[in-house]
Amino acid sequence: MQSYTGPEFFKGHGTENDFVVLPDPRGELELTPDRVRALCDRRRGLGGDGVLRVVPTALLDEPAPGDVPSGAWFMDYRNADGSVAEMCGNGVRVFARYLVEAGLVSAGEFVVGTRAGARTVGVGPQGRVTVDMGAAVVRGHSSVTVDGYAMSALSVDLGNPHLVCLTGEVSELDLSVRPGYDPELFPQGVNIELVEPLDGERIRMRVYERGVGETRSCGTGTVAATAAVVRAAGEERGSRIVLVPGGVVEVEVTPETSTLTGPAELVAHGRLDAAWWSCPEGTPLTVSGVDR
Ligand SMILES: N[C@@H](CCC[C@H](N)C(=O)O)C(=O)O
Repeated sequence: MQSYTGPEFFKGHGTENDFVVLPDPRGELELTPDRVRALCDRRRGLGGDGVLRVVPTALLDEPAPGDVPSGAWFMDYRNADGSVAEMCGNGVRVFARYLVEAGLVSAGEFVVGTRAGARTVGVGPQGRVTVDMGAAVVRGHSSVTVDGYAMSALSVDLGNPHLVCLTGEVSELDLSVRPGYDPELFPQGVNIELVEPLDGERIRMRVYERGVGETRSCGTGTVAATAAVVRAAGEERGSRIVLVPGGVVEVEVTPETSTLTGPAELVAHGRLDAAWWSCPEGTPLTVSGVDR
């Protein structure tokens, strides 16, 4: 008989960028790449674009950035392929929603720790969450190859790396294969956004995420895309509504910082099979207790 007494999990998404949330209040979960891949596997696991481990900064097993208060909750983010990333804009909104729903913080404004530094989040009514994402730093120009087409791209840093291509109709391009990019400039990989300006207020975006593949949304990507579009318009500040396959978010950029606002949903809660969690890699993941 299996015992579903392993780690607790939640499942959530922000504009269909979906995550497994693993509460780890005592800092004792060993999140190996194999476990991350199994959790994110859409057939043998729970399925997700990434994992969000919820751990007190004081119990983190790596040095936290200097601006993260030791009393803050830290978002230990992993991509679906098991790799570690610095920041996740949709993930941090889901993370914040979890903290409020679990009663770990009060709704309103609070700080979350990430590998990109401290991020102030505001959880409002109906699950809308705003995050101060910090400055979108433009690093220069590069190029990518998407679906056989060479395109110029703007390198934008949101704590994690992005290459933004301003282009025409984005829906026709094939993103099932990783776009080509300069590996010398991005030895750790890069997230690639295809962006179609629709009018002065709205842009459409698709994304190929480092460590995942094409996803339905990418919060840091929407900020990078807005920064690129605002810059292309010859402005240094501006806001855009960003249409992604999984929904809509709002972004504002200034020279000093940027904000991302959008939905964050929690859809399930349960416990992993304890035997799976402690057993050798390769054993199929089983779950139970999905109650919502
Ligand atoms: N989906 C995220 C970005 C997640 C990390 C990214 N794949 C990377 O490796 O940098 C977002 O919403 O920002």
